[in-house]
Amino acid sequence: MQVDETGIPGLLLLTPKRFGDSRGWFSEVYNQATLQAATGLETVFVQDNHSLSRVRGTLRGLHCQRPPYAQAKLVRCGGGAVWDIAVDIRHGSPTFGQWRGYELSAENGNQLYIPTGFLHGFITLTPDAELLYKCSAPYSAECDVSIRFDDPAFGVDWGDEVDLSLLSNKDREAPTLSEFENPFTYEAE
Ligand SMILES: Cc1cn([C@H]2C[C@H](O)[C@@H](COP(=O)(O)OP(=O)(O)O[C@H]3O[C@@H](C)C(=O)[C@@H](O)[C@H]3O)O2)c(=O)[nH]c1=O
Repeated sequence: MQVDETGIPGLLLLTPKRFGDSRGWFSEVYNQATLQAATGLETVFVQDNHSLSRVRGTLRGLHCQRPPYAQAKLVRCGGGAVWDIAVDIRHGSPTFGQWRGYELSAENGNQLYIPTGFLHGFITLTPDAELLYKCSAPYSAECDVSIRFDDPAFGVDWGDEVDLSLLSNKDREAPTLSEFENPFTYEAE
């Protein structure tokens, strides 16, 4: 597994090994021991999510869950392609307010490991984009939070394809980060 730093502490871009042959390829997309050996992470995942977005330009985000259901996520794309975004909102982090974007696609097999204390979202670059992600805490409707995708505090570059008509009501009505009682703090490793 290839592990690439992102310049934001704790946020990692991962590329699991693929074994290609005449049939196609095989890949262990998640192996707890491999991930731990490559990164030192001991995250325990308790929920797997899978979403389909039919139309190119569909944006979901920016989301997180508050403690006690804060979630680390291991995100990959199983169909089509997305531009995947993580924003560091940990008070005291040297990269507070910074974001990173990566193309995750079925073809490149890249994964993003997003620790707790980040907002996460994505925009689809193809029709029928499928996002698959593991979460370290179960879903909690009470702790679920959406922050405006276009909050000027971080100015994420979503590209030119955002289809505002496809936003969920939750995302359309989301507050800015400054309106959110942000519970996350940075703990240096
Ligand atoms: C996220 C989630 C949603 N749901 C339900 C709630 C709702 O009725 C329906 C759709 O939920 P949402 O509109 O929140 O789905 P979506 O906008 O895809 O939310 C997801 O976005 C990405 C960016 C993330 O990072 C995820 O953690 C999650 O927040 O599914 C669950 O039952 N379990 C879950 O874990």
